Amino acid sequence: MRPFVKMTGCGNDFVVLEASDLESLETASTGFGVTATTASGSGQAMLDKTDIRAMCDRRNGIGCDQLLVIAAQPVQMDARSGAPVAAVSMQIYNSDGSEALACGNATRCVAQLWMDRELEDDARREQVLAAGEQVVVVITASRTLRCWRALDRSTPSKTIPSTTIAQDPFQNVNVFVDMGLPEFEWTRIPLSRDVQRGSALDAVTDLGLADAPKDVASLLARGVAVGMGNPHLVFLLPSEEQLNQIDVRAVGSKLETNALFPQGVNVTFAAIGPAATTGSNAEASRRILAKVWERGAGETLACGSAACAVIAAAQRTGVLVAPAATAADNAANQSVFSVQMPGGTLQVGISAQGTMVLAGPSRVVFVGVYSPPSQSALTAPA
Ligand SMILES: N[C@@H](CCC[C@H](N)C(=O)O)C(=O)O
Repeated sequence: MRPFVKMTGCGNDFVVLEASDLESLETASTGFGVTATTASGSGQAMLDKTDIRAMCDRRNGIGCDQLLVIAAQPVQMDARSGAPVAAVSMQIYNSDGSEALACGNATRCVAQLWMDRELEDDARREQVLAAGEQVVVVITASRTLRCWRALDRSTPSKTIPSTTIAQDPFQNVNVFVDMGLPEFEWTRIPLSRDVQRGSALDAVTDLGLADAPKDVASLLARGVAVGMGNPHLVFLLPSEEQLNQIDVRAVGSKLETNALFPQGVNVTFAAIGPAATTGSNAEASRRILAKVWERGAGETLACGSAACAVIAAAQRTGVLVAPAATAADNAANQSVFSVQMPGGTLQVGISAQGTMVLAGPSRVVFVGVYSPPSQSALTAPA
């Protein structure tokens, strides 16, 4: 039997498991009264693909786009404030059982879970409230991500009985995640060859889209490959009408395994409307809509790393001109864009260092205990 927390970030949904519930692990004190799991013992060997798929299954399992295995890690020094902050590792598995190296919405959800849990400790809670900001580091296989939220004594709090796994005293308080720099260098995305010499790649020659129906091929003539810790391919379209002409499943599933992407790719179609003609924030007022076909999970209601990839691609190709941030990495002072996805709106800012900062709603949906099917049920024909 496995305890789990079900979370959602704009309809991109996750099952969160604790590594410590999956096996007995080598442990150490983190310094905040919680137990840390060594990086090598963070859940990887404990779940196989069949097991992951079964839990992610929406009919016979719990159902989710990604399954996450988290483990407390030793306290880190915050690069910005120099203060000690809690750290948690997160392994990400797509619903098809494949491992992913990054997930923006999962990072937001896990950071929120960890922050809420940290506040259960009265002494720590006092420290956080005095600082006015709560910081947690989420360590994924590809990047170490700083996550933060503003909290003070006036923040509305909610009391949930402490017997539940997930206390959620500050539900709906946005967590910001610094997702890091977007990568355009072909070996780092990665691509199988160097085709993106300018800012974009040619879909017909580089992706073999020549066979696609003419109207689709002309809409998808140029794509932008972006690494956000995971690989993304973004198509920027001028209008919502054109976005609606795209069969996300048909095109996305075809491109997901395109040979140009040796590790597969997440495919996003985004419509960026015209800028307002007046106002100091004309660029940020542009309506940005996006639909995503996720590698290993299919069409999802939202994808955080894809939202970052859209803004990075639009900036790279000159479609969006983001004004420089006015203060180093302060969320309130960044150029912030709203990316509307079918499940909700994500905010993407560009920090003074050029990193992508992601924010948006996230919440615990329920907590539960999963009972795995017997071996024979797992192998029985459908
Ligand atoms: N939903 C995620 C991305 C999940 C991983 C992706 N499917 C991959 O395989 O890279 C997000 O919010 O970023």
